[in-house]
Amino acid sequence: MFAVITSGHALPPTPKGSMLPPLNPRQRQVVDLRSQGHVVVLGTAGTGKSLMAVVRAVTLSRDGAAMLGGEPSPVLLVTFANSLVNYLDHLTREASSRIDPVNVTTSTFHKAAMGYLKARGITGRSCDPKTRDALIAKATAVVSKTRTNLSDRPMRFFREEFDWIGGNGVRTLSEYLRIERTGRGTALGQPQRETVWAARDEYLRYRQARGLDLDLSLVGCAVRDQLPHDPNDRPWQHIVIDEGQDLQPEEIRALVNMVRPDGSITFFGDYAQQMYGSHLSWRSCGINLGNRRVERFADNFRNSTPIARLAVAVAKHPTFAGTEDELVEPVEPKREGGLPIVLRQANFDAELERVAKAARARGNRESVVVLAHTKRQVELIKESLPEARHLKDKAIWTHRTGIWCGTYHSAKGLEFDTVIMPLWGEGNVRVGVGTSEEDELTSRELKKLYVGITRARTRLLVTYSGKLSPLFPADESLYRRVGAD
Ligand SMILES: Nc1ncnc2c1ncn2[C@@H]1O[C@H](COP(=O)(O)OP(=O)(O)OP(=O)(O)O)[C@@H](O)[C@H]1O
Repeated sequence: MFAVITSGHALPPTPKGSMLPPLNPRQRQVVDLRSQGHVVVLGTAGTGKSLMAVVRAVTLSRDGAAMLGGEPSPVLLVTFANSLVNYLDHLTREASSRIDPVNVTTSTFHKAAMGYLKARGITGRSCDPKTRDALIAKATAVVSKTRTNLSDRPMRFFREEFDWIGGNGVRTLSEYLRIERTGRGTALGQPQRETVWAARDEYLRYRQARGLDLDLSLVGCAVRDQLPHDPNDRPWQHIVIDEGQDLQPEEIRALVNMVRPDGSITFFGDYAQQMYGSHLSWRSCGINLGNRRVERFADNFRNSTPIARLAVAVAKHPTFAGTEDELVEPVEPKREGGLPIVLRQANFDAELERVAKAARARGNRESVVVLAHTKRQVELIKESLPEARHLKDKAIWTHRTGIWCGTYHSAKGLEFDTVIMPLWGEGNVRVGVGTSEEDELTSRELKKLYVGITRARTRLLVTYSGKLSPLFPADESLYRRVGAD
């Protein structure tokens, strides 16, 4: 048995220009929790989860050196999106340059999992998203000829259902028929589930026929299926997960099984920001806390008071209520700042022109991001703002000023002085009320809105043409409206 070691010493004083402020005592306490046993940390936006994740990863690695005869422990710091990996990597380099050598790898789940599978000799080709959509469309068209109970559903419905099946590690039809399907208002009945399964079988056949062995939603399953046959030591002593709410349960289960028996998982998440597969909880992912409690953080260090207030109003929408058990009530920060501006423009082109002007006005003094709903919109924004860097660019965190653009998904976990959110007219935001699919859509758009708003430190500009999306809080004292509908 290893001795239990707590680190007890902080990083050296913060140098000028550092992106790693000193932790407060409560954050320090969590970072220094004993290295044995799992930890779950839930916190609202801007409460320092990424900061704690980085410091915990380097601390766990460094502490391992004391136990493993000078060798730092291998630690994986893992999250969902590439852009956040770049940011965490930057912070990790800074943190590790200030203390003894550490062995921390930052990665997306997908990359870490594919690396593991490759090391196990599984070198098959993955199916890219475009090919996957085409094969799913073909499979559903074929199945709908004989089974008509879901023939009115778009390809997207099947793709999401397949993702859910893979992401939850459902391996057989009988399991699928029995399982409670979270995240869907009305459960699918048995005949409909049988149709989904038939379409999935068809899709898997097409994929196999193309010589493609894996797709994104099945990587977690593939890793879990491999682990029992792997005679080698598990690759990681500890795994720290940031933005864990966006990993699928099967992916987290795979991570839980990838740490050594005397290692640990530390899970950081915020269910109000869950953009993929809503209503999934860490509780169903094999993270056993034993006697440990869930650590909760509510003090927001990022947003000014008016920005945080608007975000809190968005989070009051009933769509956030279903996961109450997992949500932390935010505490309003006391940080000055102007009211968010909501600006109406005549049309799409006028919006883009205004956005470019606003971004240029601030981009040479501070960090500015323009967020888009889709990749296509990112391209259009880049046309009117060619100097904007894409959030996926690797080197972005060496710059403190400048203009970035990307989708809401790629902005997750990041922060900027000014956030600009164009295209919030009702024509650009998909909302529906009534069917469970429509409710799910509304929920996703609201979470996007919440994530976008909470990326802003001091300034927020929202633009729209036509009518403002009804998802926007009705209380107009929360923002300054320029131009009426
Ligand atoms: N104790 C602290 N003192 C000063 N600043 C802090 C402290 N903790 C965090 N911060 C700063 O607050 C900001 C938000 O931190 P961080 O990105 O880690 O939050 P988060 O909880 O991961 O946010 P989100 O979930 O919204 O991405 C960062 O600029 C971070 O440096």
